[in-house]
Amino acid sequence: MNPGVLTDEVTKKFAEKLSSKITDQLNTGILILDTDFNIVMWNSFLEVHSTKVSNDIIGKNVFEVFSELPERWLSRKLSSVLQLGTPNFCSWEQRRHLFELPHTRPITTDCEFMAQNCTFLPMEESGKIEYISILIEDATDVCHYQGQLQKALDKLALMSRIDGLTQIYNRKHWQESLEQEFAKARRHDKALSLIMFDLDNFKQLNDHYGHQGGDQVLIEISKTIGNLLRVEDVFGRYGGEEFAVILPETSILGAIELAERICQTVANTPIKFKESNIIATVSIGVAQLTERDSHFESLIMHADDALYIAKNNGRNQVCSGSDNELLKQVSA
Ligand SMILES: Nc1nc2c(ncn2[C@@H]2O[C@H](COP(=O)(O)OP(=O)(O)OP(=O)(O)O)[C@@H](O)[C@H]2O)c(=O)[nH]1
Repeated sequence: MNPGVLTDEVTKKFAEKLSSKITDQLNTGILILDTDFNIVMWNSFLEVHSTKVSNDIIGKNVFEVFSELPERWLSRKLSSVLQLGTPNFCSWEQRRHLFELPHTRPITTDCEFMAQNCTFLPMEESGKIEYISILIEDATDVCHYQGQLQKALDKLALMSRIDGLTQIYNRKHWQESLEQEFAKARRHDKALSLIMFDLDNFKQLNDHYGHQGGDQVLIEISKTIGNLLRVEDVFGRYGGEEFAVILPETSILGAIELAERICQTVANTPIKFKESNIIATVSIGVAQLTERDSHFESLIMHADDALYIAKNNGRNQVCSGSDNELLKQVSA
C-alpha cells in the first residue's frame, strides 16, 4: 500500500473525528437537511435544548417531526437557498424563534422560547447543492436586554409627557396635542373645542389644609374629571391649579354640556384628607375654534377669557361665548 494514501486516509479520519467532536461541543445548534427537508444531522446542542434525540429523528421529514415550524415560510426560504445557492439569514427580530426550544432564563424574561438567530447555508456535494445547514444561535440574552431597554425607553417617553403629581399630561405634551388637533380640525374642517378650568380660592384651601391637602385635591380632581372624558379627549395640567381639556370633533354645545358636568361633579365630590372632607369648586371657560382663529393659541386665549369671566361672575360656574362677546364683557 502506498504510504502517502495511508497518511491521507488517517488524516481524513482524524479530521472527521475532530470536526464531529467540535460540532458536538459547539454552543450553536446545527441542523442539516437534504433537498426533501429530511433531517441528516441534529447536533448535541439541539439534543440538549430539545426533547428530540438525534437517533430518533434522523431520516425523518423536519416538518413531520416539528409541527410548530412555519411550514410555508420555511419551505420557501429553504427552496430559495437551494435554488440560488446563496446563504440566507433570519434574525430573532424578524422571527423570534424557529424551533420551540426552552431557554435558560425562565423567570427573568418575557421570551416564552429561546430567541434564535438562524443562518441557512447551502452545502455542495460533487458540484451540486445536496444539503442545507441551519445554524441556530441562542439570542435570548440579547432579546431580553433589548426588551428591558425598550421598556425603559417607553417609560421615559411616558414620563416626559406626564405631570408627576396628577399623572395627567403635562403642559408641554398637552400643548403639542392641541397644535396637532388644531391642524387636524383645519384640514378636515371639523369642530374643535377647549375647556379650561381653575380651582377656586385654592390659595385659601392651601392655607387651611396645608400644601399636602392642596396636592391631594389636585390628585383627586384629576382622577374624577379623567373619568368623565372620552378616550379622544386630551386632559392636561396647564399650570399650578389650572387644567385644560381638548375636545376633538366637539361643538361648543357639547363642550358646555361636559363643562357643566365637570363643574357639578367637582362641587359634589368631597375629597378625603386626614379627618376632613374637602369641598373644592372650579371655574370653567369654554371656547370653540372659529374661522378667524389662525393659530391654536387663540383658542387658549378665548377659553382663558371665558374662564376670567366665570371667576369674575362669582366662581363655581361655566362661561363661554364668541370672542367678540367675551371681549366686550372682559373690557366692560
Ligand atoms: N398644593 C399645591 N398648591 C399649588 C400647586 N400649584 C399652585 N398652587 C397654589 O395655588 C394657589 C393659586 O392661588 P391664586 O392664583 O391666588 O388663585 P386662587 O387662590 O385659586 O384664587 P382664584 O383663582 O381667583 O379663585 C397658590 O397658592 C399656589 O401656591 C401645587 O402643585 N400644589
